[in-house]
Amino acid sequence: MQLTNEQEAIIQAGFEHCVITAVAGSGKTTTLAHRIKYLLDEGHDPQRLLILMFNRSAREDFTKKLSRVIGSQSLRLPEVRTYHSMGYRLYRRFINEGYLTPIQPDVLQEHEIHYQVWRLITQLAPQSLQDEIKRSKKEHVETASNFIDLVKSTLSSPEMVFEELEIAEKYRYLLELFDRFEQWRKQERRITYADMLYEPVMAIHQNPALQKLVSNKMDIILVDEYQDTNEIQHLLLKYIAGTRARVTVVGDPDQTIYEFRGARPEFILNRFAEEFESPNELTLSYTFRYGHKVALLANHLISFNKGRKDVICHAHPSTPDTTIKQHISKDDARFIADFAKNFAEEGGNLNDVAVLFRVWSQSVQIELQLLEQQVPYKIDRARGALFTREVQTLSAILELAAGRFSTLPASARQQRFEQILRFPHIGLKEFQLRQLCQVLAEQPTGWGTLLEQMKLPDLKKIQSIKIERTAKLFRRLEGKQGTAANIARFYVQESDLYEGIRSLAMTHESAEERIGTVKGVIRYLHSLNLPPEETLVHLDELRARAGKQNNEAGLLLSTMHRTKGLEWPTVIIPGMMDKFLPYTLRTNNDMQSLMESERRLLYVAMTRTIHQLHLLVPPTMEQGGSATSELMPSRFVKEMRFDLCDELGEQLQPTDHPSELTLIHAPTKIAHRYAELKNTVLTQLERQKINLSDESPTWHQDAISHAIFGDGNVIGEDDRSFKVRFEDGKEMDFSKKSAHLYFSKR
Ligand SMILES: Nc1ncnc2c1ncn2[C@@H]1O[C@H](COP(=O)(O)OP(=O)(O)OP(=O)(O)O)[C@@H](O)[C@H]1O
Repeated sequence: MQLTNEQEAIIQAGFEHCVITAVAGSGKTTTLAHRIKYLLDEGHDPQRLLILMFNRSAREDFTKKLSRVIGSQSLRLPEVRTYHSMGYRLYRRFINEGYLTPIQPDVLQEHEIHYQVWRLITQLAPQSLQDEIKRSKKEHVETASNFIDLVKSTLSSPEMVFEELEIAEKYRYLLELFDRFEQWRKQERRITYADMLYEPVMAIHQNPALQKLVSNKMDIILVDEYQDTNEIQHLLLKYIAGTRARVTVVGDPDQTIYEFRGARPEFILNRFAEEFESPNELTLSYTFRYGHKVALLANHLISFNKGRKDVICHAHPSTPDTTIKQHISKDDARFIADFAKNFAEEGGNLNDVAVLFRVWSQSVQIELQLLEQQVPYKIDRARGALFTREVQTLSAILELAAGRFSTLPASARQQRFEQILRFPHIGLKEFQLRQLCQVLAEQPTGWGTLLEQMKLPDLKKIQSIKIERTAKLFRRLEGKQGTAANIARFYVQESDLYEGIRSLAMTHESAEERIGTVKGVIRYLHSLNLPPEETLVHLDELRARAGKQNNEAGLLLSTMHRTKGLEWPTVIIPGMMDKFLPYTLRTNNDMQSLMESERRLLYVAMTRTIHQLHLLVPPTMEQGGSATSELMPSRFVKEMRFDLCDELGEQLQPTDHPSELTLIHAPTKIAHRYAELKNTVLTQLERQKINLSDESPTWHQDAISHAIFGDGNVIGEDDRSFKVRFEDGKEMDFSKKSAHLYFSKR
């Protein structure tokens, strides 16, 4: 392998602090391994060299790579560690030296933590939430455990983390839960994975003697994946390095996507340089993974982010000619199923294909369609669409309408009633709800009337209203005619299902995931266009197929968040609409940072591609698409300048002497800079005015001008309106409908 000049520069860099921005697929571990070999050859003591990798599997891979690069030379290898393994070692040492109290040797396993957290939730959560909590135990336990970890990894107060995670106010008991969990843990002398770092770093922080003990023992520290560093890791790095070690950090700020674990791009962008004096700044800008077209798309997109290092990522001559395709798609699920079938028929291996979406609810329709068309796929088991509460309850509604309830044994009928009365929740206590369902289940028909006539003692007004509404609904649902989709829609509307989901959800995001799942199922039912009985038979068949799938082969369905460090020959990104990208439903008022974090996610997803990238974009209004703003093409589609990237990527040829290229599409600044790196000057065939945002709605612009109020910036939006902050600091809301009459782009 011929190392590039950039790689050589890093390998042979001087003995100083160094921050390396390495784009996706730029061979950073190869470079780091060569750097270490160089340092050892130079005579550095391997015992004073520390390498920190992100997690255990990265550490194992790197150790192997390092041995390969060092080859048969009889050099002693330095230690490769993860932050956590290093923290744990310090922990044990501090115990031995009497600075920390002894702990049990076994770290708390996930199931032990979950059990304890669950116990505390049931003790601390208000009665009114208990039933909902029991229904979605997994979500509540995971959010609470994540909350505990985040307090430790960000070194923030529980109150701040609670705000940051945007957990609904009614779940404020989590603050007490944190304290109680810590009390229990200390009493039992146990630690969690997060404590392996948290406890020793806190001890160092509070004890100058310990600072002396751990600092200044290393000459050189190399840290990988630094873009995903959080506060506690950064603090440990500072203490270990002290004033002696020269520290090199490597990462790509454009790929910071673990913000939910406390990672922030600011660490690699600013904090490192602020706290480790005058680091040498180097880059690895060549990618060895994908060709010009993906590189150009990715550069265009990410250049709209302000909080980043201005690096152009460009394809190495050895990369494949990656193709990019933008498909106008009204039905992504069908597109993906058809694509997969063709792909397999033409001899492609479906294991080479990944479908990367923004949120899980997007997978529902896709998965159902793949099952229908018998395309094998892999998905996180816990996310399988057919086994969700949403699909199971909608199936129960269809059973009720199809007349199946009468033929069911009473116990099964009771179970169905319980499902329905919890979705949305009828607001009764658990034992009352069960009793009610038992009485209903004893009767083979006429449940609406029965429910209406039932006299339940001590009901609150709101409970009576809900029961009355449900009784009416049951009466209308029994034997209801129409397609399954219409019946499901009717149920959603009449039961006020979405409001019911929102009122109990732990976070805004989890409510929207649920609602998205319901909508995805209804859309699928709509595409079937069958009456309830036939629909149920069909769903049973799909369920049987899903049960038989081994989930080990086939195309992968995954969220973008889970793709860190991975790559696939073919990547498909569905749902390129404003509803999902950016996924802005949070009440977050820092629109700018939200947009940047969403761009980074899409950037990461795109740059997983080796050979083919497919973007599924809904039609614009002119192409017969929806006029609803969230169903319009994602604003990021415009930013990527697809046609230009495709044309330029196609025509760029490797050249040793300066050459010129004339394009149909107007070159952007990014295109000029990219071409320049390839020794090429761009000109245009016809002068076309570059106007990035001609057709984008006003609220997609950052800087706008109002006919009366003057210049301002868009700082937020919801379905119908958007918020503008004017230069005098005033903030005002405007209707999206009439925006075009008053606003222009600046
Ligand atoms: N100079 C080079 N010439 C050709 N191929 C290279 C060169 N440097 C690295 N590569 C190749 O690029 C690919 C990615 O390299 P490597 O495994 O070191 O990257 P990584 O650090 O794991 O990935 P990333 O840069 O995405 O984080 C590997 O297949 C590697 O062989």
